[in-house]
Amino acid sequence: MVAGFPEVQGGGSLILAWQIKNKNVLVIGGGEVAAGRILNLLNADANVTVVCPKEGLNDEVKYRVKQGQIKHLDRIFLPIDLEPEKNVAMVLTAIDDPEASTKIWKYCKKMKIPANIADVPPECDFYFGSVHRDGPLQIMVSTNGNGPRVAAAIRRQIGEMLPPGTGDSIKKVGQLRRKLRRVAPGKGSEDISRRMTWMSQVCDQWSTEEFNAMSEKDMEELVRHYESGTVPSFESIRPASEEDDVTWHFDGSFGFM
Ligand SMILES: C[C@@]1(CC(=O)O)C2=NC(=C\c3[nH]c(c(CCC(=O)O)c3CC(=O)O)Cc3[nH]c(c(CC(=O)O)c3CCC(=O)O)/C=C3\N/C(=C\2)[C@@H](CCC(=O)O)[C@]3(C)CC(=O)O)/[C@H]1CCC(=O)O
Ligand SMILES: NC(=O)c1ccc[n+]([C@@H]2O[C@H](COP(=O)([O-])OP(=O)(O)OC[C@H]3O[C@@H](n4cnc5c(N)ncnc54)[C@H](O)[C@@H]3O)[C@@H](O)[C@H]2O)c1
Repeated sequence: MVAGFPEVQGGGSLILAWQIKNKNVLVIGGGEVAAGRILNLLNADANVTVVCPKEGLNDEVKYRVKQGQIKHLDRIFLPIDLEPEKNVAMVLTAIDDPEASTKIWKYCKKMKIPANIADVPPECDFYFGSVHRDGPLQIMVSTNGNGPRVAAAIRRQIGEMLPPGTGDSIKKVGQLRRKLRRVAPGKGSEDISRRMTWMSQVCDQWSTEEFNAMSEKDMEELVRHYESGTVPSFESIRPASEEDDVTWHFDGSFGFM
């Protein structure tokens, strides 16, 4: 810290979560690298078209074409693929032809389309990273071009450190936030600030395990405390939940007697 402010550390990338859902992405080449890119894109709900002669498609890409997960153009890349009416939001190339790669890159720049040219870092508007995925949680590791394989190893280490059920607990937090906005729908800056303060306290106080164990009823009970501005502990709202009612009154026998 200098003068109390964070120090600038240039030379990094701007890491964002790109909302590519329902947007058109052109993947050029259909080998192993393309297969990895395509999976990343499908995980983000993009509309994917792969352009590659069919004999160049690897088994995974062939499978995705057959399943209708992606469209396929059975030929090499042509400039018409990037005409404005195609509405291409992003281009990824993964081809074994450096000359063609550079031509494609130049064309993408002319058409102002962001592109990643596998193998050629200077011809990339963005790099891929190694991603840990658990439901709504995504953690991307980038070494900024220094060591992609090291990025993958670090991603695995991080994934192993996280408590089991982390992704599910985040889903619960999402549900809780939506419920809170239904109970307290105010759009004024004071409403927003109050909602954020309360939600931050809940996130700080409750553990992954507690969020995971939270039922629909528990959530309703929890948001009831919003008005008072207090954050109850998990134990204090649990007795009101349906699940506990069931366990308390269950005598261990099954049947209709
Ligand atoms: C993370 C990951 C994501 C993904 O691709 O989805 C990714 N590369 C992965 C694997 C990998 N790539 C390579 C190897 C062989 C071993 C090695 O060379 O290290 C392995 C390891 C393997 O295959 O096991 C070869 C390679 N990669 C690049 C070059 C060009 C160069 O460096 O000049 C060369 C050839 C160099 C040469 O000619 O020798 C360049 C890039 N690769 C990047 C990303 C970007 C920087 C990310 C970062 O720095 O963090 C960047 C800059 C651009 C980009 O591609 O976006 C994915 C792991 C995913 C996972 O498993 O989780
Ligand atoms: N993550 C990374 O950055 C990374 C990792 C490993 C390899 N690479 C590099 O990425 C490139 C692709 O690797 P791969 O293993 O998938 O190769 P690959 O040989 O399996 O696939 C290349 C594909 O490109 C197709 N192709 C060639 N020219 C084309 C054109 N003009 N239009 C459309 N399709 C065309 C071929 O038919 C083939 O399907 C290679 O240059 C490789 O060195 C990058």
